[in-house]
Amino acid sequence: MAGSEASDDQKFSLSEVLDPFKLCLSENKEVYLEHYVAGWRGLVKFLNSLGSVFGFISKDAANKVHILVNYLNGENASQYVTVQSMVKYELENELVDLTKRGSHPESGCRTLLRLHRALRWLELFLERLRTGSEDSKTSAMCAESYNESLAQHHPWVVRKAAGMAFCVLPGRPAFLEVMNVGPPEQVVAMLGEALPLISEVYQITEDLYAQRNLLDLP
Ligand SMILES: CCCCCCCCCCCCC/C=C/[C@@H](O)[C@H](COP(=O)(O)O)NC(=O)CCCCCCCCCCCCCCC
Repeated sequence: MAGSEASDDQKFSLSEVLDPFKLCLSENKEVYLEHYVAGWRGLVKFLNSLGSVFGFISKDAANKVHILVNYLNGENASQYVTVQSMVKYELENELVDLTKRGSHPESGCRTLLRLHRALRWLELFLERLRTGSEDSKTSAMCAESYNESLAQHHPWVVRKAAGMAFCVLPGRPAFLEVMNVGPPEQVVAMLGEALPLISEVYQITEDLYAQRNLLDLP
């Protein structure tokens, strides 16, 4: 029916996140910003489909995606093709606040760093989701992954709010279902295929930021 096809269009599917991350790496292992941002768009869409409790999280992520999209489409677009070229360009042109917030509060480098830290959370969480049993709690998986990664960069009040949002996450079977891939085994297979690529994108970005001393950008 036309009606149900239309609503299918709006439905999130896990491949909207995983496909862009699969396309992220160039032949010489640079990270394409366009695909990175597309992966994040998918994540924001997924988060929105989980309900308004997650609104404060998805708004922040959407905001950061928006900042990066503006660079991708802006007058210096050619400098923003890969994360590597962005870092080089912004550093060489002193477009990054390095020690305290100043005249460049929305640099590509600091904005991407926030998403990069959240990508580590995603990696940890999806790995738990992939290997968990049917009755394992997504809220616990989510909280553990958060505590091991992003939480270290968040003040108490954000950690508290995040912890409350985790409590309303659906159980693992329902969670896999909203990913709209098919039976659980298929979701698990898809995650198994995509996770190494997400890890690689994460690690390459992490190494780049570490080399350039950018891991603590304000
Ligand atoms: C599935 C459940 C989703 C739970 C999400 C877990 C992450 C919790 C993050 C809580 C962030 C709270 C919002 C505020 C953040 C900002 O303070 C903070 C710092 O920014 P600033 O330096 O500009 O001030 N921002 C950030 O750290 C960026 C956070 C971005 C979080 C994005 C989370 C996306 C989660 C996507 C869920 C997808 C699930 C898997 C589906 C395939």
